[in-house]
Amino acid sequence: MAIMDADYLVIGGCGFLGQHLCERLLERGYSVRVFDIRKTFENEKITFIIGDLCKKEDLMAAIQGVSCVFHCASPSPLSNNRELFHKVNVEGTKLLIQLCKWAGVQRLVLTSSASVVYEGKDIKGGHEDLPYAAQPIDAYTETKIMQEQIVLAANTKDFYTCAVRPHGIFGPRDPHLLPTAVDLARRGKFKFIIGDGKNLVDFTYIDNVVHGHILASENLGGGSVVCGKAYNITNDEPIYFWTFMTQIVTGMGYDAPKYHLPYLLVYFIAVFLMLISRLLSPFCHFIPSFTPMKVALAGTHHFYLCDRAKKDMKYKPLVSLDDGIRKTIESFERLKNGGEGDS
Ligand SMILES: NC(=O)C1=CN([C@@H]2O[C@H](COP(=O)(O)OP(=O)(O)OC[C@H]3O[C@@H](n4cnc5c(N)ncnc54)[C@H](O)[C@@H]3O)[C@@H](O)[C@H]2O)C=CC1
Ligand SMILES: CC(C)=CCC[C@@H](C)[C@H]1CC[C@H]2C3=C(CC[C@]12C)[C@@]1(C)CCC(=O)C[C@@H]1CC3
Repeated sequence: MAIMDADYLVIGGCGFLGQHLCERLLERGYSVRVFDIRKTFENEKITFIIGDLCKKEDLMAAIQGVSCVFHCASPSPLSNNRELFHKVNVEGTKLLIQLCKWAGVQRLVLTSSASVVYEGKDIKGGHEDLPYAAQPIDAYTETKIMQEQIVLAANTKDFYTCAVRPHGIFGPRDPHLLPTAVDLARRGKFKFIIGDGKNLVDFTYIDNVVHGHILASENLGGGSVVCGKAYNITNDEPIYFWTFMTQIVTGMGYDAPKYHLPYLLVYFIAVFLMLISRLLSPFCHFIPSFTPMKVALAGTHHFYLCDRAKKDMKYKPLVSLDDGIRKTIESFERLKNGGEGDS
């Protein structure tokens, strides 16, 4: 059955970022098509095509008749499935590029990650020209590096690509950050601050991430400075990791962490537990609450400059960190302490 042409195809459009992106695109008068392996919402203005990014026949049904593709799909960054990360983020992205060219799609905007330059050590004011992490902190990040390299290398005079690198996205309908933090607090695992609590990091409110994506797509085109480049998109307000997390968990009705634990002690315990988890994996499946990745993110500086986006796309955050935290907490009534929600 022939489907209507669309301005945008949002791959992963049923996810946290994807759904917010679709809503904003519609508000701006664009026509939107969604391709995702699951359907999580209804909207009569959107054409949904349910399929797998890794299956050529599925993607071919979605890719024709669109001007620009947003590629937001990824397995959950908190899952632990190296094979799936590679299948979707690398092989799926290669197939997408092949079919974009086959279908005559002009523009591709990838949702990458600021973590592609992060090796678990301090990054203060990181810029986009930092080298890719030679030792990525996990398989997710390793495949996001490969994915970004593939997309930026695909930029030509006829097919324009760029990458948006958000960091620590939060907001209404976030399935990763807030629910995980609340689950830890609910299980009494949020009593300790890892390290001295003075590590500065970026958290980015979802509306600002969406804004950065739309600016990137609107500035991407023949002869544009944006072509073939990566752009950090943050709230431009680095905050102490533990100040942010304390505001979130106390806003959700749980106690603030009180005691400090040495960062290196917690990190090596996390590495030890990860090794035990791998050794036991043939016999039982257990994923430690605090993986080396989470501990590193909780105990080191990692904040980034978005000067390039300000200069090339006139980016500036639309929602402040304080307003974003307030809106987020208000939106998660069901998860508040004593609420009826599950984690
Ligand atoms: N959440 C965060 O803090 C950050 C996320 N990102 C990136 O942003 C993008 C969106 O992330 P979120 O919205 O948070 O994740 P999400 O898990 O809410 O959304 C991802 C969507 O991709 C879809 N998907 C996964 N595999 C697929 C496949 N094989 N075929 C079709 N669809 C598939 C899922 O069904 C889901 O709807 C991802 O690329 C992620 O790497 C980057 C930086 C930070
Ligand atoms: C250790 C602790 C208190 C954990 C609770 C919060 C964490 C679940 C989040 C804190 C930083 C977040 C983060 C991501 C996922 C959720 C957190 C670990 C990403 C790994 C998501 C995908 C990315 O591309 C990078 C993000 C970095 C920050």
